[in-house]
Amino acid sequence: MNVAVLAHLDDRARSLCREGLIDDVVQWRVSDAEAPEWRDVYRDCEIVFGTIPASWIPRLNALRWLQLESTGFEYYRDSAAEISRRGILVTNLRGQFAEPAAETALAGALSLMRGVSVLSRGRQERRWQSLEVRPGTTLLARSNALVLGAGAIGGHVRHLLEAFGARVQSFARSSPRAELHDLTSLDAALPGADLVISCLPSTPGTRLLFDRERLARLSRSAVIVNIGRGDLIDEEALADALEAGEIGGCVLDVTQEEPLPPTSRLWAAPGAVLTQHTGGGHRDELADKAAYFLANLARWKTGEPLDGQVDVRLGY
Ligand SMILES: NC(=O)c1ccc[n+]([C@@H]2O[C@H](COP(=O)([O-])OP(=O)(O)OC[C@H]3O[C@@H](n4cnc5c(N)ncnc54)[C@H](O)[C@@H]3O)[C@@H](O)[C@H]2O)c1
Ligand SMILES: O=C(O)[C@H](O)CO
Repeated sequence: MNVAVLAHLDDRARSLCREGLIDDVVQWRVSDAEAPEWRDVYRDCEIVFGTIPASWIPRLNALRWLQLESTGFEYYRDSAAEISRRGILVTNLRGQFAEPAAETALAGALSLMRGVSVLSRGRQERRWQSLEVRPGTTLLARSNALVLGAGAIGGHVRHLLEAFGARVQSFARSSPRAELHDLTSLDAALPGADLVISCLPSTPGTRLLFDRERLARLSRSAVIVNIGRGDLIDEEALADALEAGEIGGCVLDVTQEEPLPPTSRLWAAPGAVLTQHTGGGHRDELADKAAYFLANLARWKTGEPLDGQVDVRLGY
């Protein structure tokens, strides 16, 4: 077997791979992965662990399985036809980010709903704001929450929200775990939502789902959180709504362009919390990624189905 490990790893993750791959022929290149000469080295690899540039796929003639080091398949959208035609199996790290991403979503929502984001800014001025800052949103325990996506992250977000006492409805295309399955029922639910948390992938079906019209359905105190992908929301319309006080606030872990350009109005918009795509991060992240790949590799060797299989046709 010829395996290339191109993922970004730390020492612990690298030594996990070294132990786990002892019987396999392994090519190790992490930091030099972008160097053109390596593309020739990897030509014979059947298995690649890493989010390689899509432009490499035509040159990786022997590739049979690509294990991504993230969940996003959108970078490969233009290669989907080739991936299908060549029968390349693509797996992502589905499930790996459920807990950290859900905790970030709730941390952001709570910091807005409990006034923490405003109060922590006051520290710089050493100003006691107890009487000025009274959160304008409801308690999480009394809120109506909408979770968009009922997969690994959406499922865990729902679990946490319910533990806080929120009344939750989920929106997902076909999941039996969701109550809302189409845009008509989503639109009907939006005006009554205190909190909307999106955990949707980037696909042609989710792009700009929150356009100006849909944002306008939210109540003046509603908080919208995006932990999925940044192309879900029309950012100009969102900045307009925040500046006009038409919604209560937003928590964006992801944005259309990353890093968010310094010129974006969202940096200064009232009620915006920007967690800057840190949602999936935690101390053991890279070791967990390596362990996910190694568990899948063990399944590959015994012919068992792999975890995190991407439906190339659906794009996630
Ligand atoms: N912020 C971060 O750090 C971070 C970390 C991991 C993943 N993500 C993003 O979150 C996304 C979701 O991750 P996951 O592991 O929960 O994925 P998943 O595949 O387990 O779940 C995706 C869910 O979205 C639903 N869905 C997809 N398209 C839809 C549509 N058009 N309409 C309605 N529902 C639709 C599916 O039915 C499913 O319930 C990833 O694709 C990735 O883009 C972000
Ligand atoms: O897609 C993912 O896995 C996360 O956004 C981290 O990059």
